[in-house]
Amino acid sequence: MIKVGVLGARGRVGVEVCKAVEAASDLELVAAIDKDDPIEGLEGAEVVVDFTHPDVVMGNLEWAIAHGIHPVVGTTGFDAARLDAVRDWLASSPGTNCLIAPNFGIAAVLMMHFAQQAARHFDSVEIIELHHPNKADAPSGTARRTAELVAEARAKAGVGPMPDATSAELDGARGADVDGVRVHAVRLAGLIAHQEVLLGGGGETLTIRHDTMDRAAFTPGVLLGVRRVGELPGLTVGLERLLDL
Ligand SMILES: NC(=O)C1=CN([C@@H]2O[C@H](COP(=O)(O)OP(=O)(O)OC[C@H]3O[C@@H](n4cnc5c(N)ncnc54)[C@H](OP(=O)(O)O)[C@@H]3O)[C@@H](O)[C@H]2O)C=CC1
Ligand SMILES: O=C(O)C1=N[C@H](C(=O)O)C[C@H](O)C1
Repeated sequence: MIKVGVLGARGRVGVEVCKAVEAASDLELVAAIDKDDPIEGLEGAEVVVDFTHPDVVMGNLEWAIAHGIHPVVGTTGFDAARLDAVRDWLASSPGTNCLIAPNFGIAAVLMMHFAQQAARHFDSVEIIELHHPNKADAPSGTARRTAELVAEARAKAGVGPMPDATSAELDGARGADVDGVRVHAVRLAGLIAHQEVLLGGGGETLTIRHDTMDRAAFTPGVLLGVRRVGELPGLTVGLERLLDL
């Protein structure tokens, strides 16, 4: 049995994670912690799952890693500086590992992977992410990561900059620039989490679309991370490593 703690246990995703852990015969839910509960309640956990908020996740990770608990992190808002800080904490706590994935949905990970594969074959790539209006960060962690993977694939293949003649622009009209890839964020009541990667060139376009219909979709990926994080040395970013992609 792996002893699991959940941070953000009463949140939209945390509730689903707690249910999934309780239903798994090889996992034991030893702590379900939310805002204002003492983090010390995690003592005794081997793995902690974090679905909280970009403003608090770094404090949670510093505490968990210092206490030798492997974090599996869904909370978004990670940039290179934050990842470096996590690497430093892990270096001071040998034997403790951490998995951070911007999206634990298997179909979402495949969407990112397909976008990365397709990116070098087209002149242009843009990303539109669409989420519920309670989301704190924009663009989404998934969109940022997709843009990074697309940019990396194009740079590796020696593909030049994308065509764009825009010379007069209302602020924000062309979206955010993530490593040269334009990312547009929509916040709309009624949505959960959705993304389109638009690729175009040579008289044709390809659209890769992913839709999350239910937050339970994140739990198989989270449980996979919980079961495997102990054997992944140091920091792992993205679930793709665990899916043999
Ligand atoms: N990687 C992935 O696959 C996915 C990632 N996410 C990300 O996960 C995060 C959470 O999303 P979501 O569940 O929708 O958000 P919610 O706001 O529904 O849930 C977050 C929960 O964490 C609580 N919380 C706040 N601070 C702390 C703290 N210090 N310790 C413990 N709990 C705390 C919140 O309490 P309160 O409401 O009182 O502040 C809330 O109950 C976001 O960053 C989101 O982008 C979401 C879906 C999938
Ligand atoms: O906040 C959300 O809801 C989600 N956040 C993650 C992100 O920022 O990519 C994953 C998914 O899109 C849902």
